[in-house]
Amino acid sequence: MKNSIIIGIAGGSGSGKSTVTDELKNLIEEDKVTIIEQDSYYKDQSSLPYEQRVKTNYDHPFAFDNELLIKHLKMLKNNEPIEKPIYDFEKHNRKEETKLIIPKEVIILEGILILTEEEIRNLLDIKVFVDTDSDVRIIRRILRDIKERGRSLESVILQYMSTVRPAHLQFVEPSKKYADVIIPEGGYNKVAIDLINTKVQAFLKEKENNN
Ligand SMILES: Nc1ncnc2c1ncn2[C@@H]1O[C@H](COP(=O)(O)OP(=O)(O)O)[C@@H](O)[C@H]1O
Ligand SMILES: O=c1ccn([C@@H]2O[C@H](COP(=O)(O)O)[C@@H](O)[C@H]2O)c(=O)[nH]1
Repeated sequence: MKNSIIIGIAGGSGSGKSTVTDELKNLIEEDKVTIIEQDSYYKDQSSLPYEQRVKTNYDHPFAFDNELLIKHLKMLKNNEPIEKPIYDFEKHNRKEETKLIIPKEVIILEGILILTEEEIRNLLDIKVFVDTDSDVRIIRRILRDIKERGRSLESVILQYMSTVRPAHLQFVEPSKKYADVIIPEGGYNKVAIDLINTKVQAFLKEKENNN
């Protein structure tokens, strides 16, 4: 029997991925669940000045160090701890320090582009897509990025029009076809979150019975 299961939660920026992840995490025993954000695996850009880093297209698959993400997921599956990178959205760069992540039975991987890459998809036991209309997503993003990510209204809108929206249409939206479960409006869809949790609890029970 597997050491762990990995649940992938994809969806556009502002769709409610982190909210779904937190709601699901709260239903699982604390010592059995860990969260990996694809955002933590944005490429290290220390060699570039801030003025260049601001211009990076953070919504294109090239922006992510998926090689490291895949390596870490495989290590966690193998019961090995990892040093997860920490990302600083205000500085647009990886921090120097990392966070020790101990392998747990349930791993929730969340991120905009986790379903676009076949190698990541193949590591996922449950694939979820949080499906929220673009007008709702941009409003949520404006509020969040100004409050939590040190942005101005103008910068959020410019970034949305130049890179976020085109990459969403090109990469994120088409990846929905790979999902096992599509959650409309994300966030607080209790029925959908309970359904996923039922599958998680069945795995944990089976694992306990096998020990
Ligand atoms: N169903 C919802 N109703 C209202 N606000 C929500 C809902 N889901 C998420 N939000 C808010 O929208 C913002 C973006 O949600 P978040 O879960 O961080 O999205 P994502 O991780 O997909 O970017 C957050 O401030 C969050 O509190
Ligand atoms: O330096 C950065 C890195 C990423 N972004 C934006 O973040 C979102 C992904 O995060 P969500 O929590 O899913 O919204 C992505 O759309 C990038 O545009 C950034 O602005 N700066």
